[in-house]
Parts: sequence; structure tokens; C-alpha cells
Amino acid sequence: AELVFYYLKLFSSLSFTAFRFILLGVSQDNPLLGIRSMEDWIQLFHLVNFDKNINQNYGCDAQDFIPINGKLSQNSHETSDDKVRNKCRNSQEITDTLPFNVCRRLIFTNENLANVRLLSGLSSLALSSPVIYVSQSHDVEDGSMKVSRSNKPVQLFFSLCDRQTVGQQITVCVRKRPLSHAECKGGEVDVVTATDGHFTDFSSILPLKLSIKEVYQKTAYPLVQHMFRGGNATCFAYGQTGAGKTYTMLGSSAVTPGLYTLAVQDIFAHLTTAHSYPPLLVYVSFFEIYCSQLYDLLDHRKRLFAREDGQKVVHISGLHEIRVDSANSLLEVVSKGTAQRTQGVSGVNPLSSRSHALLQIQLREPNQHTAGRMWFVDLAGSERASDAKERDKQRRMEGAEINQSLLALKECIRSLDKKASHTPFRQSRLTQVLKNSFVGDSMTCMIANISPGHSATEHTLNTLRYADRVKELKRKGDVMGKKGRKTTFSHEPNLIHSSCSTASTPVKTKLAKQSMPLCTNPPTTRFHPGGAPPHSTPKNNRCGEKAQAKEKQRVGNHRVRGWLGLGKIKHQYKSAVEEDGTTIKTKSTDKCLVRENSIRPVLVIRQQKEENQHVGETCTSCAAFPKCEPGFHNRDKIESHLWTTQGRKEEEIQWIPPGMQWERSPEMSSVLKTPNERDLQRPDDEKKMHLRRYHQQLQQFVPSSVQFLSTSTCPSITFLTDSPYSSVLTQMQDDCEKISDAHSASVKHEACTNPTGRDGVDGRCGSNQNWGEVLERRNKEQYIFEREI
Ligand SMILES: Nc1ncnc2c1ncn2[C@@H]1O[C@H](COP(=O)(O)OP(=O)(O)OP(=O)(O)O)[C@@H](O)[C@H]1O
Repeated sequence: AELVFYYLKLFSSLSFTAFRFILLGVSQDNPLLGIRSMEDWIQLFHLVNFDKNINQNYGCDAQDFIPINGKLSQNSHETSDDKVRNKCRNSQEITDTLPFNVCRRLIFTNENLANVRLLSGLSSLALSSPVIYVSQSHDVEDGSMKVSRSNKPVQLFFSLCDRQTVGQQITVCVRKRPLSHAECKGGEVDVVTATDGHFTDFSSILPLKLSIKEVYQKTAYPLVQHMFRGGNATCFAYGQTGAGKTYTMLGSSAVTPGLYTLAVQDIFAHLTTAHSYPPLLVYVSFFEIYCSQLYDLLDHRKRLFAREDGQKVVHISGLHEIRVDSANSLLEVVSKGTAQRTQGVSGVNPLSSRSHALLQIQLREPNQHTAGRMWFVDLAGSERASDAKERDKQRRMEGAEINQSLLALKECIRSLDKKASHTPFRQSRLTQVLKNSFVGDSMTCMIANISPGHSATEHTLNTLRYADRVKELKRKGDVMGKKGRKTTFSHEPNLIHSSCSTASTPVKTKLAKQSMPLCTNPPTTRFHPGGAPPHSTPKNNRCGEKAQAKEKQRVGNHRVRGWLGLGKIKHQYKSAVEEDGTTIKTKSTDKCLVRENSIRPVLVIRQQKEENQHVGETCTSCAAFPKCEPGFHNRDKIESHLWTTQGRKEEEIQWIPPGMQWERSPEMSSVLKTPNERDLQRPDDEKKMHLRRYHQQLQQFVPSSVQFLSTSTCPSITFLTDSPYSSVLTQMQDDCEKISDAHSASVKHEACTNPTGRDGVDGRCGSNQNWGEVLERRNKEQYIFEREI
């Protein structure tokens, strides 16, 4: 006590709350408190001083700091409250659902102090974190805080007072990229405006003007905090190819770094200021999933294998982990890994990532016990088979594979959403590896990247639907916390604990099986340091250099798909945001007619209005776009159009199964009879416009059989209600839902055939009898309209 008073004299400005706080501490048995040396007292004093700073800087009332004497009644006198506390003891779920007011409280109990050494460095840690929250486990009832007894070491929680993510397991942010100069030149119009309204609401819609640092604050920063609390955090970028996923993750230059860089810098800043005891080590691993196969990006693309053992633990065997001791060394490692990543050409992105890249950053104690884990997942861009420029088998299989794994991800989200008894994490490698991101104590942030152009409208809607689904999952937040088994971190480096009930090898889809030999073709890489492309071909690849050269040639072509920028009709779009039936017209000289000033938490996707276009004018939305973006700026509109038309023809030819005959459905016949054959050959503008719009809607339903398989959620008709084809669309929507159900049934059916599958055990197998029929009919109808257009 004398010692404490001595210090209090030295720092006479200490608040009364803190003073009382110290006294409470002194009144306890010191050895039991864990205070063994002067250093411990100093640490404690710093902590108390920090308490004062919080008061001053964050406006928390002194009463918000409630020092609690941790002596709880013994079990013999167990009250009902104690029962609840005992039940909740050590429960991670409770700590994950702390309400906002909790972060204003500093709890310091007997039990917490039992391992006071963990508090080493707390004061310096405090400098980077506005609030420190120390407790073992909690029970929040009626806004009051109760502390339960536990022998486990103290956990340290620190959080920003205004952090909205406390208690949120999944955050969904939407990021829109600006139009490229080439897109502007090609008549592309920004049709996505965030504005007031009630279209949809996400955790965050990131305006164009938001700096990457602000994007980081809203997305990855809370995850880094979660990792330091010992949790499992995942940040993944989802979106159409060319929507800006890699740009968000990787950045483009030192001036505009990506989330990787900012997170890594933050992690090391925390470590430097925290001086945590025991000291934490940082390990990094980086691998990609390409055509269902795992390649180590830090070990010459060595093949890796994800295996699940009898205890439902997924092992990534052979994964190379590198210990790094500074932000720079970590970034260097990541940069080398990125250079190894598979790259190809997609319909809209000449430098498209064709694989899912998974960067894992782990905090470990010296005994190799994992003390926090963070994943950055840069997903491969989704692309419709019908949109793909390159029609070779390899590219189609690549695209199909990507779609298949994204479908699997969606299916998992769906099943978590529905609180289904079985979540099909084993449907793809991606979900198998990532399952911990959706269960247990994990915290996930999904960045839904969207392209602003009108030709990407359907993709944008799909991405938003996908994001919406994930957002719904967040709302039913208990799913995340309770669905899965509590996540426990493995002591071994490469283990991912699973919540799946079965322990068999991953289900290999037919597609994945087919793709295996195909995918030995050569991926190219995003960066070519020193001018020479690094080795990026999976080992044992026989088609190495030749195909790589071919790929390079392709990349060099810089052709960009622009299938809606068609023909002689030049489109002019007015910035018309339709809200509550009113149309807001913006007079603008910008070719792109962007209204960035109205960014609010809601997105509106505008309809197109035809008018003459002023080619060559500058575009405000393109200002943020780097000037020399490869592939976008050199696009020649006419060339692109010619190519597109050609590509389309090719596509149609491939669509016709030779000799295939079919009968039109009654609805389709009536619609198809309407336009005169000759008119269709030389369609007038209006008809063409109708057809094009209709085609856009149609694409949402059945873009191709491959994409179709990945359509687990049926789109709803959001515009063109005045379309002469609306009856057909309605019919298609009904059919789509049937197919979707049939598809789920067929998935279940597949699970039934697996004797270890839960569905089989539960006897929930459905019938998939209509599946083939409906699919076939849809394909025929799709083809008819493709041909008409
Ligand atoms: N916010 C942004 N600001 C400026 N340019 C951007 C932005 N986002 C993306 N871009 C540019 O758009 C192009 C495509 O971006 P990126 O390669 O990141 O797309 P992607 O979604 O990763 O595509 P894929 O899935 O095909 O790999 C790049 O040239 C990139 O520089």
C-alpha cells in the first residue's frame, strides 16, 4: 500500500477512480494477484494511468470503469446468476458478442491478475488502442457486467469505443471501382450510384473517393484487432473479374497501397508498441487454389494437399511457412508469392487472376502455440462462360472451376443462413480451407467489388445478391457463433480445425475431376520481375513454356470485351436515379455522367437512357484510374467491337448442339412469333434495345449451363417490367426457382450416395427427378434468345 501511495504522490493527477482501483488491488493477496516484482507494480500503475487517459480522451465517465473484486461465491452457495456464469465459463461466444458499452469498462479481477505477466506492455499497447478491456469471461445481463471465475490465463481485449464491429461476425462492404479511361472511351457509363433509399444496405459502401486507408479502417483493421485478441479473422474480396479485387488487396503503387500492406504495417506497429509477453512471432504462408489444386506460392509452386484427419482437422500438408520479423520482410515475401500467382486473360481483364490466393498471417508464441490468425483471400473473378473471350478448353474449364468453387462458397453461406444441419464445406477446396472463417470465433469481412459500367450490370447485381446473402448471415449473427464447433487453434502450424461431421476426403465434383489434366496448362503471373516471367507453372507441367508464351501473347493483346458497346447505335446515358418513381436528371457534360457526390449507404443501379453520345470528352469517374493501365487504355473501340461480334458468333456456334431439335415452350413460341423474321435481321433501334435489355435479364437466369449450375439463387425481375417479354421472364423465374430447388435436391441426393454424408444419415435426401428436364428446357430457351439477338 505504501508503494502505491508513493507512486500516487508522484503522479498526483491520477483520478479518484484509479486510486480506488489500486486500493482494491492492494487489498488482495499480492502473490495471488500475480504481482511479484516492482516491475509488475509499475505495469499496474501504468494501466491505471491509462484509465485516466481514457477518461480524458474518449469521454468515458469515471463510473464506466468498474473495478470488480473478483471473489465470487463458491459453488456450494451457487445462485442462479452463478449457474449462468458457470455455464458461460470460458465461452468464446460471449466474448464475441460483447455489446458496445462493454468496451467502456475496464474490468480487473482477482482471476485476471493471476497472470499479471500477460499485462506486460499493456501501457504502451494502450497508446495504440483507445480502450483496454481485461477479463476472462463475461456474462452480460441487462447491461450489467458479471465476471466469472476461471483458471485460464487472462485474455486481453482492446477495442475502439466507436468500433461498430464489436459483436459482428461478418461485415460486408461494397467497393466500386472507377470507370477506366478505355471504358469511358468505349461509351461505358457508370450506372452504379450510392444514394439514399432502400435498395439494400450493407455494413459499408465504400465511396470512390475513400482513400485506401479509410477502406482499410472499415474492412481489415477490425480483423487485425480480432487477430490480436487471439481470434481467427478473414478478409476476402469477391466480385466479377476486373472489378478490383486484386487492386484492393495488393494496391497499385506505394502511393496507393493495398490492404495487405496496411494490415502488415499495422500488425508490426502493434507488436512493437505492445511488447507482449511472451513475445509473439509472426509467420506467413501464401498459397493459391487453382483448378481445385493447392500450390505453395512461397515454395516454387509446390503442390500442397488439404487433408482432413479423423478428428475433423484439415491439414495443409507441406505448406511452407516463413517467419518474418518486420513489415518489410513480410511484404517482400508476399510480393514474391504474388509474382508466382496464376494469371490469365478474362473477358474484361487482360491481367486476370485465375486462382484464389490465400495469404495467412499467424501470430505465434515461442512454443508455437497459435495466438491469432488472419487470412486474406483474393478470390478469382467470377465470369460467365458466355462472356469469356478465350474459348479454348483450358480457359473454359478454368472459368467453370472458379464458378464452381464460388458456388460452393455460396452454398456454405446459404446453408449457414438456413441453419442447416450440414454445411457442405467439403464441396470445394476453397470452402474446405476456409470453413473456419464462417464458424466459431471467427470474424470475417467480405469486400464485394463491383464494376461501375452498364455492361457489367448483371454481374454487379449478382455480386450484390451474393453480398446480400452474406449480409443476411451477419444479421442472424448467432449462426456464426453457434453453428460451428468452437474454433480452437492448433498447436501445429498447418492445421485448421473443422466443424464437419464427416472425415472423408473432399467431394470431387465431376468438373474438378475433368479439370485436373486440363489445368496443367500454364498459368502466367501477375508480375514479371526483371522482365522475365518467374516460374509459375505447376511442377511436372509438360506444357510449360510453349503455352506460357502463348499466354504472354494473349496478355499482350490487351483486348477488352465490350459486348454492349455495339454497332452504330451510340448510347448516351443520363444520370437518372429512379427513386420512388421519380427520375432525377443530371445535366452533365461528362461522357460518363457520374454522380459521386450522392454516395450514401444504398446502391442504385440505373437504367440506361439512349441519347447521342459525346465521344472523347473526359470522364470524372475515370480520374482515379491510373493513366497507363494496361489493357484498358489502348483499347480501340472498333477493333473491340469487331472482335466482340466475332466472339459472339463463335459463342453461338458453340451453343448449337449439332443436329439438336427441340420444341419451343408455348410461352416462348408466342414471344418468338412477335418479331418479324426480316425485322430481326435488320432490327430497328427500339427492337434491338428491347432485345438487348431482355438478353441482359435473361443472362441472369441462364447464361450458360456452367453458370447455370452455379445459380443457386434465382434473380428477381428488377427492371423491364414493361418488357414485352415479361411473361416469359416470370415463367423463367418460376422455372429457375424450380431448378434451384431441384439443384439443392440433387446436391442432397449426392450426399445421400455418400454413406458418411449427414443428409443420408438424417434421411433428408430429396428427389432430383426434374432437374435434367428443366435444365434442358432452359438451355434451349437460352439458345433461342441468344440467336435472336
Ligand atoms: N479502385 C480502383 N481505382 C483505380 N483503378 C482500379 C481500382 N480498382 C481496380 N482498378 C483497376 O481495374 C483493373 C482490374 O482490377 P483488378 O485486376 O484488381 O481486378 P480483379 O477483380 O482482381 O480481376 P480478376 O478477378 O480478373 O483478377 C486494374 O487495371 C486496376 O488497376
